[in-house]
Amino acid sequence: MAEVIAIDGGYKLNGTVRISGAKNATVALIPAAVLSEGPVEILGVPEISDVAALATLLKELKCDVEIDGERIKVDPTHMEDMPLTSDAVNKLRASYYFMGALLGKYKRVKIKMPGGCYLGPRPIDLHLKGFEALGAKITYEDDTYLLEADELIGTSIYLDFASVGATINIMLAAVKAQGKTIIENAAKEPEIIDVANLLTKMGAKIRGVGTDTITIEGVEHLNGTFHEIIPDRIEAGTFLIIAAAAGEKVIVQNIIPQHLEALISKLKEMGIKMDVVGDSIVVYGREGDLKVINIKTQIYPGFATDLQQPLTTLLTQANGDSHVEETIYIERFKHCPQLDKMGANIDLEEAQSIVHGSTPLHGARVEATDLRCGAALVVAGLIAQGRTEITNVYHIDRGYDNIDHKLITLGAHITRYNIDE
Ligand SMILES: CC(=O)N[C@H]1[C@@H](OP(=O)(O)OP(=O)(O)OC[C@H]2O[C@@H](n3ccc(=O)[nH]c3=O)[C@H](O)[C@@H]2O)O[C@H](CO)[C@@H](O)[C@@H]1O
Ligand SMILES: C=C(OP(=O)(O)O)C(=O)O
Repeated sequence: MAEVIAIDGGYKLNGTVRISGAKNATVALIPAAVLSEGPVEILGVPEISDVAALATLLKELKCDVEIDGERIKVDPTHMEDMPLTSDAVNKLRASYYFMGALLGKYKRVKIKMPGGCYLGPRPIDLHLKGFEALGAKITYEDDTYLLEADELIGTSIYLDFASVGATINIMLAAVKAQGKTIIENAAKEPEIIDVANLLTKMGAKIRGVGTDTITIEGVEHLNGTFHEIIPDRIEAGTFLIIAAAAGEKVIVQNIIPQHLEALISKLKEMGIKMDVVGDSIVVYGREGDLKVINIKTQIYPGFATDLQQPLTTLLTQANGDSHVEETIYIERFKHCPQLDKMGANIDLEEAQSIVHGSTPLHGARVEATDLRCGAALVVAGLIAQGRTEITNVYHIDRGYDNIDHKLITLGAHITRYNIDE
């Protein structure tokens, strides 16, 4: 038996949807909390399975964890230096943030390889190089890393690529290192700033986040604090795309519009009408044909790779050939054959797709091969004729807080049930 999300397409969406806290910030904020010597309370936590997996890992570390709706309280006062080798590590990518956090706290960590979406190879060599530069010795055996240091000593670290994960992970270790660490060619994603803000409230000394040079002055003690997570720009972007594809008038609330400038420009270029009103964006349904656009994924503030897949579905409704180039994950195109099963016409080339539009879409049984492929298929199901059944929904549940409920509130026809595989 397997769970599916079933969508009966063709219903126009109207109303208001509220965006949850950012997954990619949350999954780093929770491991960051273990660096503290007192309780850390985080608000705006999305209800996603990545958070549940992190809570399991916190309990394995003997942290006290309370989750109450959108609030999590992590109390590491009585935590212990335990190995993280259970299956929960493989449930998400971000379990690797315990590497930096536990290395910072205990100067030692034993942890399995992380999981997360397969988007082609996802090495962690830059994280490891950073830890080594800080003084850690690393061994790898049976899918498990052991990182150990007598002391962490601040140093200069240049990242060959502005990796989100490596920037955060090195920051997590460096806040407890002796002396000054400088991360050059650091990533600038808003989630990194959010993590630095929490660490700063805990007593860390960090400067330059949001630029490509981050300077961290190590401290001995970090204290408990309180933090509210920024809104999820990828969930917000997904709902803007959904509204553009299937909406009449949809208001997407709790957005930081500056975080979405690249997507907003591209949607406007396609002919979608939108108004930014404070922290909300009102999207008006499409009238007539959508215009063809080209997109190229880039590090922030460029076009986000995580929105490439859902936007591809909208491109199937544009009149002509749209070119989509991936520069972050050159194999991130597994959604394309799934969309083809629904009537799309997409050609794949090295690191790019060419979407031949416009093509009407029809319901089919399709597979969410990864989280944002799942989002692309949800967009497709909402505009397809007939019923779309999406399998492997656990990928979608890793990163979208109550997506069915939010869409039903807007007027979508969605159910979940089990099917025989
Ligand atoms: C939990 C989380 O925040 N996930 C996000 C994070 O993933 P993640 O942190 O894994 O992404 P990175 O920014 O690290 O990866 C970007 C590129 O660098 C490469 N790389 C990365 C690290 C490394 O040590 N060596 C290396 O070669 C990766 O294979 C990839 O090609 O940023 C990605 C890029 O915005 C997003 O798609 C993910 O949603
Ligand atoms: C790739 C993603 O997540 P992760 O890095 O957690 O696998 C994503 O959020 O699109």
